[in-house]
Amino acid sequence: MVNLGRRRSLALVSAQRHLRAQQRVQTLIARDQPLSDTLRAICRLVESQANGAISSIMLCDDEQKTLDRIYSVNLPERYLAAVRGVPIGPGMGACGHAAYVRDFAICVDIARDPRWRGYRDVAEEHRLRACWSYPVIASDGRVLGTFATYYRQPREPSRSDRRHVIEAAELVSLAVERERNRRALLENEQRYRSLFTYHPDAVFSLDLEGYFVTANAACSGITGYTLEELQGLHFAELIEPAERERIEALFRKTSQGEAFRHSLTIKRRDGGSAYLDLTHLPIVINDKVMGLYGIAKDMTERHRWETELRILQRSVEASINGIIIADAQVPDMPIIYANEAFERITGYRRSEILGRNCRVLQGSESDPTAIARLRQAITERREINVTLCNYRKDGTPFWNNLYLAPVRDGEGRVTHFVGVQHDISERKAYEAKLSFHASHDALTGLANRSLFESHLLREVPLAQRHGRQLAVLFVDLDDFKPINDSLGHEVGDQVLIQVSQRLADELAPGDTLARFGGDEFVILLPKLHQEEAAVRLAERLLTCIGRPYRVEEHEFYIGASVGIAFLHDGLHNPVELIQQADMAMYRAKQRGRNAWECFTDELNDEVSARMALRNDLQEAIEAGSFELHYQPLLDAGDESVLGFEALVRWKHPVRGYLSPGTFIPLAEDTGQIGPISEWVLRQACRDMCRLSAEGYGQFRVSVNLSPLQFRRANFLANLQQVLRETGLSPQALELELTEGVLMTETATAVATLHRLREMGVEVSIDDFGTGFSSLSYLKQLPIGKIKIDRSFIRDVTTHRHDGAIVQGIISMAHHLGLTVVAEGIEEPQQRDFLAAHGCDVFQGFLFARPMPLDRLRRYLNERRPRRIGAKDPLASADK
Ligand SMILES: Nc1nc2c(ncn2[C@@H]2O[C@@H]3COP(=O)(O)O[C@H]4[C@@H](O)[C@H](n5cnc6c(=O)[nH]c(N)nc65)O[C@@H]4COP(=O)(O)O[C@H]3[C@H]2O)c(=O)[nH]1
Repeated sequence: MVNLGRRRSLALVSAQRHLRAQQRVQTLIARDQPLSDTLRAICRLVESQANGAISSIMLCDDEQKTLDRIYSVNLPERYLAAVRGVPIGPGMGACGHAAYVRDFAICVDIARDPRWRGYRDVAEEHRLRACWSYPVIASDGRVLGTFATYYRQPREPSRSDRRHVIEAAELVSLAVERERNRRALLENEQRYRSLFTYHPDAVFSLDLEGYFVTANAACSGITGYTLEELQGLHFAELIEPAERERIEALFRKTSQGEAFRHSLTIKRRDGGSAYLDLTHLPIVINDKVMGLYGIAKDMTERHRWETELRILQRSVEASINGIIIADAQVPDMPIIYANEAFERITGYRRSEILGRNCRVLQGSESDPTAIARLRQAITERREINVTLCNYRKDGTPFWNNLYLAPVRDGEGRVTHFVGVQHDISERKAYEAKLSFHASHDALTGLANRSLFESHLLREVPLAQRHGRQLAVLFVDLDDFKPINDSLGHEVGDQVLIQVSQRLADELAPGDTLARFGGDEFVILLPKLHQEEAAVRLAERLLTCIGRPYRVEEHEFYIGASVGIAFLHDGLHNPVELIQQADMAMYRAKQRGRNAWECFTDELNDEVSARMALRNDLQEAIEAGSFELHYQPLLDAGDESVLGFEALVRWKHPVRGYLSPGTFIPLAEDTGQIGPISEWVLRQACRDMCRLSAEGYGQFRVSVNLSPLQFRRANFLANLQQVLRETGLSPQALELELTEGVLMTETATAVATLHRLREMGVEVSIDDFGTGFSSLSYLKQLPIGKIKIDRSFIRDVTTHRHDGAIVQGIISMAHHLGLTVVAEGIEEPQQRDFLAAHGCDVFQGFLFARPMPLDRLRRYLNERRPRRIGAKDPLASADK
């Protein structure tokens, strides 16, 4: 009884110890203590249950091939080292076998058990005689390892022994699985943390109210807030006010379990902004949204780049220049892009041009040099600016100022070429127009002087080389100016156009017709067989110009003078031919107009002399080396002095005194008459004032007026100024005009005559009788006096006709109330005849020759001068 009671109390103690050991093991497992401690505690637990038991736990490698770890409290280290790594397989000791068969392997006597064949010695060495091993199976059925109990004597397990081993194996399974789960959890967390930490994008979480809970370093980089500052910050504080409402709505939706992806702009801590691509996703735990995850990609750069790209793309699209992009990496460089302007300029639709080479725009007129330059630049992969004639789809050409530039990739390889086309057709047309205007006459469209000269410079050497004849014809219209002045410039222009057409009709292809301005036309005949052909042409030209002209309601006739110059030896410069033709034309004009004349050496000499005289005259004008002589005009009744005619004299430094007949016509041709006339007028007025001041009395002075001077716009103003300056009374001035001036004069001229009359200035007609004016015509003009030309007076007594003419003129003039002056009276008979027929005023060598002022003073002193206001036939004859 006592033994039984003792045994029972011993059993109770053992059970309590076992229970404590079991609790200790469970505590170790629950508290996630190191696995090795837990496994050793299990070994101890089993060893405490059976006397003499030595426990060990082996665990499989990851591939479940071996049992590569072993834990034990009481097995010697050397034994553990010997069996560590035992393969899982049949006959691999108790543990290798049990793990293999997934069942108890009970080796009652190791010495005799065939499964221990490979390990028997080591077992014997450590006096291990029995071993019961049971596989440790995980909840998913995988073998995790084995639990084994050794004994130092051969021994068969009892049922409770078996249960203890199985229970221990289950505890091992629990501990290992728990350890594995813990490790897996830890690993998972690390994985997640890595994703979170190392994610280059901003990753963060918000609570359901919108406050930051976690944020990674990228978050800090993007927002500019430190991680500490982000913690507890409300997301709305980062959002631009304009975006806030939209983002809060999305936040609310995400809080309800939806995920979103969208773009937004946030405010950075430094005041800048960042453009983000943001993904919101709910944090769902146990089917409940606990917060939000956010992953934000900083797209600021990309957004800016995309914006820039979009603007660029739009600019390219909207450019008024055609823009094309060709792929440089594909043979034949096909076009891969063309903008709208390209379509507009070329007429090709994009679909028609894409995939084709730009060559399609070239055509027959495309300059091969420009194309070669273009190709060269493409081969050398460099930019180029070239102007080409390109062709539209419809075949019409256009001028393309093309700028082609290579596009390189990151490695510097040319991947594309960008071509910018500028349609400069309009500019080209304008340039062509400009160059046409630079070389053509705007009114008639004929060549101008510069083009004519360039043709001449080209043709003369050719003609010389081939021994061909060549001629230049200078055509000048006769009396074009009066038409222009009287009918207006528009009519004049029409006449010039008609003349140019008539001339052009007479010419052969290859001839050049030019207008040199005004009414001058010049013709180049570069391939002349005979000189006569040029002469015949000149005659034809005179005929065709002479045909009537009809402009608006006007109809009239014009003549022309033609000068011809032929290519000849000794020509220094081809342009001399123009001057020579001009000289010949001048000669034709002098010889009565509506005629042609050929240039000769004599003419050349004459012209040279004229040129020399002209130069001398210019020097005289500049030096003021003219003199004024005065020839008295006498009353036909008592031969008293009425006034003087002022006659200019020029003392040539070499040739001495020159007659005005020599230099006045030249001065009229060259325009030099202007300054001469002005000097004469001023000097005559001054001299008359001086004579008056000196007490000689007041005389009327007649001044010859050149047609050029009379036509000048400021003629009257000048005259008034001279009278004002010199103080001469207008009544003391008479202006002599030739008949011709009045015959061709216009309404303006008549108005000028009236103005002169109003001013009190007398006007007389010089050289009357040489022109074709009739007295009745002159009567309509405000003219008070006529001077019968010297040629009639000369023969008045010897030629019956002249006598009759003079008689008729005097009689008719008197009927019309005009005063008659006779000039050139050299003989008393002439004087008597004129006096007998009632001539009013005498002038001539018979009475006095023209004389300088000093001599005039002496002349007057010798006579009794007659004052104006006394008996004055000039005054009384005024109308
Ligand atoms: N044989 C001959 N001749 C006589 C006789 N009496 C006068 N003469 C000349 O006849 C010319 C008269 O002048 P004119 O018919 O107006 O013809 C003038 C006039 O048309 C022009 N002239 C002269 N001075 C001026 C001037 O200051 N201005 C302009 N525009 N023309 C002028 O030159 C022409 C010639 O002038 P001059 O040589 O001075 O010649 C003068 C005068 O010397 C005579 O009895 N016998």
